[in-house]
Amino acid sequence: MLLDQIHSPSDLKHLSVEQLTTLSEEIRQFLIESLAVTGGHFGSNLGVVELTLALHQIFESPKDKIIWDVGHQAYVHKILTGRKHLFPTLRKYKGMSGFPKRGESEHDMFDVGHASTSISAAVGYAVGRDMSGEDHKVVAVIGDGAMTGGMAFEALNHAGHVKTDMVVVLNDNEMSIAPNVGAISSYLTKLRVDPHYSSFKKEVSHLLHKVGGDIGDKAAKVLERAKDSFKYFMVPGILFEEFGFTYLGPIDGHDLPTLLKYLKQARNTKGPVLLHVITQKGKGYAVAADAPDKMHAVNKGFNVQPGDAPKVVKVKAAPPQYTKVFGDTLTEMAKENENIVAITAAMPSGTGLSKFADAYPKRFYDVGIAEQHAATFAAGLACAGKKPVLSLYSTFLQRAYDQTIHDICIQNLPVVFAIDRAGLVGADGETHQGAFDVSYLRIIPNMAIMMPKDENELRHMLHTAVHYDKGPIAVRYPRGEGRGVEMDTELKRLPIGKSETVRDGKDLAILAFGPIIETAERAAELLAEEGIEARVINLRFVKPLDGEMLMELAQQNMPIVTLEEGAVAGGVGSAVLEFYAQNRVTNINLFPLGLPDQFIEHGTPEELRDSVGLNVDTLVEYVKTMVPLKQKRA
Ligand SMILES: Cc1ncc(C[n+]2csc(CCOP(=O)(O)OP(=O)(O)O)c2C)c(N)n1
Ligand SMILES: CC(=O)[C@@H](O)[C@H](O)COP(=O)(O)O
Ligand SMILES: [Mg+2]
Repeated sequence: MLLDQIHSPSDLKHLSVEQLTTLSEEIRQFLIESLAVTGGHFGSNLGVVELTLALHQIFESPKDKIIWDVGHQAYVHKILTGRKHLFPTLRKYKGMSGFPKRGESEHDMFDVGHASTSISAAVGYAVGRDMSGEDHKVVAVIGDGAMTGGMAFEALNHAGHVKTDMVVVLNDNEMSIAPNVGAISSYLTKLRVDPHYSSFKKEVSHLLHKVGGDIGDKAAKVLERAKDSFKYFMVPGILFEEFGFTYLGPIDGHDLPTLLKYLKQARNTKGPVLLHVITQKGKGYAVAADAPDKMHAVNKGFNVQPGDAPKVVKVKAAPPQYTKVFGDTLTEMAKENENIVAITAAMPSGTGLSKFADAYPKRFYDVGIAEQHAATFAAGLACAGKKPVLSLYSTFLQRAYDQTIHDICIQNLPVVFAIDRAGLVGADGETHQGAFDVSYLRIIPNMAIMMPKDENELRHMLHTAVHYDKGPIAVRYPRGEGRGVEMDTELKRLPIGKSETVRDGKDLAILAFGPIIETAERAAELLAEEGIEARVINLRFVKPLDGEMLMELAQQNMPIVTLEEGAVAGGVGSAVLEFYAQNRVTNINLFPLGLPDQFIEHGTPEELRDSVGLNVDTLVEYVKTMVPLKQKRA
């Protein structure tokens, strides 16, 4: 296999187009077979095989800097840069990351995971190069979905201003995770289907060269003006050219000779260049090509032949995913409440809103990868008397922090934040853990924040949130399955700021926030065997806190452990400590258990919880240091 001879990009330099073609077929087969075992991002990687081969033949990584946007499509890049042997460890604890990581390879130029950062990073690399008088190329590879992120246009604007030499490769497969949305997407479609403008440019320059001489010069000026005015009427490339970029394309992103030719041209063109490349997400694997949204990422465990539908291994009926419970409940509530408007930032299926979108297409908005706009769009809807439900992953809500403060909380607008993937998400690692939302939201005045102990309570919390009219309110819930509890049909409103005692005890109190209460309940069982009676409290709200309950614990001199799957810093533990301090309660024996002050890598959520001591054993050990062991009851 040719692929076995590739250990670094330099091994590509001497290969012919035929050999590269053979290599692309071997890489596709490798990806399909490897991801069938490990799972991971699928469609996007199948779509960039030829593009990545051509990039690494034309550019000299790591001297030349290739920066991937989002980075979920960098598996081929990892194969070509000496990491093929690591694929069995893809996204596994202490294994290879699913995204480029500077610490993982000299060929990974920028840590990514959140969309739309690559052009900014590339401008930084290019300007830094220019300031140091160095001489290498800088390339950003960005998808059409990531191109809907505002930050990408901030970077285009700046690149056109500084006019630094850099290349942006726009990988346009018409897909975000779902079909791409927005005016940018339809503009790119026009570019794809209306390429005659680029042929016009070729004819004009050919004509100018043919005429030559001073007549030629005069004619050249006239034709140049004609071309400029013509381009205002023609769509292709004008948007990028007005940003100061030379627009090349659109070209077939699976045609190696064309890719090599245009990447060489882009490399040798002065100033900022944008090469528009058309690819097919999922290329080479029929099911992924036909349903690229469904196979944006795949779970492990299907034995697959290329093109076959994966034989999904039947599992016993698992508890419903929190995400599905959210989507179903919101759809149920929308029937009675026509003010509900659901908003996603390019994650309709990931947030469970596809069902809502099908049922209420006029009350569903996918704004593209544009969380900042999504938040202020929700604020505008609230001002217009609607009940916006802004559904974002915890990690992606970080993108809309100023909008949350400035546009929603200061105006105290009744926006519902449905925060999915709150807590450890696992395989996506540092860039995706939902570790910080309690800390970054709790400090904002007017914000209320709750987390259900299980999927049934999520329904009641959503109902409570939608009927809450005192301002913004957030309900956060984790990635993955619920706890398999009985589901109420009747939705009820929970009293704001009130907790619930789920187990009595007089020796200490464990205040649990969210489904991690299961850890508290299991620890309480073990402690009871040692004569320690732990009270387990389902906190429900971190803002406002249940002050009455907290004061009661203080009056009983009860040692307290707070338990959260979020950063301890600024989280639930901090909130309770602040409460006691503000109420002049000084004799508190409190241990906050949560995520430590570090970024949490990839692995399974359970492995990660164990790695930071967020588990039953650690909880039991801490409690024993806080509560003197009683004589074991006979
Ligand atoms: C800020 C942010 N929001 C949402 C996501 C989730 N996400 C990951 S990949 C993706 C779609 C990217 O589409 P595109 O850039 O076109 O890449 P493709 O998968 O088509 O190759 C989205 C929305 C993200 N990574 N970052
Ligand atoms: C790369 C990216 O940001 C998304 O594809 C993300 O990995 C989806 O996460 P979930 O698998 O939790 O929906
Ligand atoms: Mg795309």
